[in-house]
Amino acid sequence: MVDPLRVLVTGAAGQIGYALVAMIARGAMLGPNQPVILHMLDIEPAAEALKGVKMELMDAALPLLRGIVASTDVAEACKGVNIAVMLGGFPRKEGMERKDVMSKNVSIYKAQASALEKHAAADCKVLVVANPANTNALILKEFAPSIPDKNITCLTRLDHNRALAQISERTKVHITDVKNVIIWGNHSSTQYPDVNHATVQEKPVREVVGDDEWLNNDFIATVQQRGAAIIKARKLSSALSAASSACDHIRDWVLGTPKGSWVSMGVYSDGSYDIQPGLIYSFPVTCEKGEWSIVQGLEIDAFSREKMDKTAQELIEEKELAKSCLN
Ligand SMILES: NC(=O)C1=CN([C@@H]2O[C@H](COP(=O)(O)OP(=O)(O)OC[C@H]3O[C@@H](n4cnc5c(N)ncnc54)[C@H](O)[C@@H]3O)[C@@H](O)[C@H]2O)C=CC1
Ligand SMILES: O=C([O-])CC(=O)C(=O)O
Repeated sequence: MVDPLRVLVTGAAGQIGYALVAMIARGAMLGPNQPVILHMLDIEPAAEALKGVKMELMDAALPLLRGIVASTDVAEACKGVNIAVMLGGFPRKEGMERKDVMSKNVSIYKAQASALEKHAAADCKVLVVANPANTNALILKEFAPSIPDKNITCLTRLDHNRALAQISERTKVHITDVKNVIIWGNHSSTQYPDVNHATVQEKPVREVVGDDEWLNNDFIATVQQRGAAIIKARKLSSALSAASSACDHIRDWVLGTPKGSWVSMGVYSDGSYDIQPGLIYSFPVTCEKGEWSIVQGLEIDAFSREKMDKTAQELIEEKELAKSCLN
């Protein structure tokens, strides 16, 4: 009999939360044999909605779901959690830049870091989804010093999956035939979706696509702007794709990446690829036994270098802005 894992979802009454909690409770995050206890946190104005989500989870009669903690108390919600998916925050609305929401999120992430530090399981793995995701994760890291750096990550898997989808559509192959795209940097419009090491049915993407002009321009812009395009279409930001990608992120982190392929994760930079140490930056990673490692030794051409540095620069500026919000 496998013991249940406790999975915290903050902002659980929001739109990603609504999609995500059911996915977790159906095994999409931790596999079909791993029972879970869902911890759902939201704020007081969303307490009724959170109660409604709990009622629906009960009504779904999910065999893997062994318990539900639905709370507006951050300490109660964080108690003993093994995995924490941080959706809670202030989302960007149409026409807003991520920087506009920085100061609200800095104070939220500072408080929640302290609660995780005090109440979560010692080996808790954290995924920050709420924007600005990389910098929220950095704040969380700063204020939860006892959680190992390697356990604090942010979501760029949605961008990674968007890049796979664009290549799959363009080359008319199944999504699983496209491998090893990379998202470098920030989960923002400066991110760099890189196909220089990616393959379609084992052949280099550049060879199969045969259109560098498209790959170097429209492809990159489409992936960078996909979040904004979804907002324009739905009048709401991505939710089901964000929830699905969050499951992919944790599943691969905990259960391992398939042999021969990597995924993109926002992780604490150790200086790999000359990216300033101490930023939460998206790198290509492989995962084994619950640990990620940055893929080393990839050749970086001048085109890529410039784009990788530009998105790093934005993260340095966000870090400064976040610091100024703390004062
Ligand atoms: N990294 C990524 O790939 C993506 C990130 N996002 C971001 O994810 C976040 C969540 O998005 P949605 O679910 O659409 O937003 P939403 O507004 O529907 O839900 C956010 C929830 O967080 C709650 N909340 C606010 N402050 C909180 C706090 N201090 N503690 C706990 N809960 C709190 C709100 O009451 C609300 O229920 C946003 O920041 C959004 O920008 C969205 C899509 C992709
Ligand atoms: O753009 C937004 O605010 C939502 C988001 O992060 C995305 O869809 O990538």
